[in-house]
Amino acid sequence: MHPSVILHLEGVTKQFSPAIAPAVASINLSLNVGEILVFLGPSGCGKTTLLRLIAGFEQPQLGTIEINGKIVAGLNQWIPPEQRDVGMVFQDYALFPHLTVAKNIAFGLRQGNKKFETKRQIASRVTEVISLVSLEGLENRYPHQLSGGQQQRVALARALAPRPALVLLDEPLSNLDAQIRLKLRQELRDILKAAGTSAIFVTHDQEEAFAISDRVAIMQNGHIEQIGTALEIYQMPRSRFVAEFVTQANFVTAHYRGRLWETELGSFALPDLSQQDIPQGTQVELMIRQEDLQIHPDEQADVVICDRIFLGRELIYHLRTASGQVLVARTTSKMLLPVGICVKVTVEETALYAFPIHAKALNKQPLAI
Ligand SMILES: Nc1ncnc2c1ncn2[C@@H]1O[C@H](COP(=O)(O)OP(=O)(O)OP(=O)(O)O)[C@@H](O)[C@H]1O
Repeated sequence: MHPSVILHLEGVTKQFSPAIAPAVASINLSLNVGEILVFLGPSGCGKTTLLRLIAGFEQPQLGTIEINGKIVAGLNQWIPPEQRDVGMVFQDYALFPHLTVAKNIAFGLRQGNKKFETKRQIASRVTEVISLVSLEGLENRYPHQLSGGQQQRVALARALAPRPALVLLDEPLSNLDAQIRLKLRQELRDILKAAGTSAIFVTHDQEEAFAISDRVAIMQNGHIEQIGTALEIYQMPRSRFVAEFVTQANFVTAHYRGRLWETELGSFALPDLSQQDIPQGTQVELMIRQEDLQIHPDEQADVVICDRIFLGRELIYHLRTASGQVLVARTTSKMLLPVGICVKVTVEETALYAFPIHAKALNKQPLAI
C-alpha cells in the first residue's frame, strides 16, 4: 500500500444469502490520506454495507481490506472494529443519553487508547475537539438539551477525538431539517479538513455528495459505477445510469444519417464522432442536461411548454415534443414564459453526449466529448 493511501480495498464481496445477488461485489478502491470520499447511490445499492465492511461490522466473503497499512479483513485475517483505528458517525447520532457532551466526547479516550494515557491529555484533547466543532460552553449539557445539529457535532467530535486513521459517516445529516442540513454539511467538510482526517461519507443526496466530497463513488447494485471528482462525474458520466442519477439529464433518440445525428429537436454533427466509421442508421440516445436546453418563443415550433415550476433563483420548464416526450429545461428566473406557448428548443452540439442504445454497452465511455 502506497504511504499516501490510508484505505485500500481489493475484490471486496459481501453476499448475505446465496439466493440473492451480493450486496457488495468485487469492490476495488483506494482512499488517500486526508481525502473525503462519498458513496452515493440509490437506496439498496450497497453503500451502508460497504461502510460496515470497512468498519468491521460485517465480514466479507472475498477480498481484502487494508487500513493504514494493516490488513483488517482478508483470507484468515480479521481485526475487530474497535482495533481498526476507525471513528464512526451514525445517522441517529448514537450519543450516550446519561453522559454530558464532554463525557460523550471523552468516552473513546478512556478505552485504553494509548495515544491519551493521562487524565490531563484526555481533558486537553476534549477541549481541542469541542473547539474544533464549535461547541464551547455546552460541555456540561446532556444530549437531550441539544438541538439535532449540535448532537451531530458532538457525535463528530467523539469520532474525531481519538485521532483515528479514518472516519466513517453513515448518512449523518439525514435526520436534520433542510436548512440545518445545508449549514452543517459545509461545517462538517471544514471540520474534517481542519482535522486533516480521511473520511468516507454515505449519502443518497447528490447535492450533499458534491458539496462535501473530494471524490465521489457512484454505486449501483453493489458495484462502483464511476469514481471521480464531482466535476468529472457531472461533466463526463461514464454510463447512462450515472448520467440519469447525477445530472437528471434528458435523453433524446438520434439516428445517424449522412454525417448528421437526426433527432426531433434537429440534426447535430457531433464533431467528436466524425472520425469514427459509424454505419448509417445507427441509433443512440443523446444526453442533454436540463441547463443546456435553450428555449425561445416561436409560434411555428412544435414543442409546447406544458408546466412551469418557479424555484426562486431558477425556473423549471416541462416541454412536450411532437412525439409526446417530455423534456425538462432549467433556466434563470428571468426567462419567464407562460405555460401553453410553443417554443423553439436549441442546444449546443458540444453539450451533447451520445450513449449506445443497448443496455450491455451502457457502462462504456460515452461516444462523444
Ligand atoms: N443484514 C442483511 N441481511 C440481508 N440482506 C441485507 C442485510 N443488510 C443489507 N442487505 C441487503 O443488501 C442490499 C444493500 O443494502 P445497503 O443497506 O447496503 O444499501 P444502501 O445503499 O445503504 O441503502 P439505503 O440508502 O436505503 O440505506 C439491499 O438489497 C439490502 O436489502
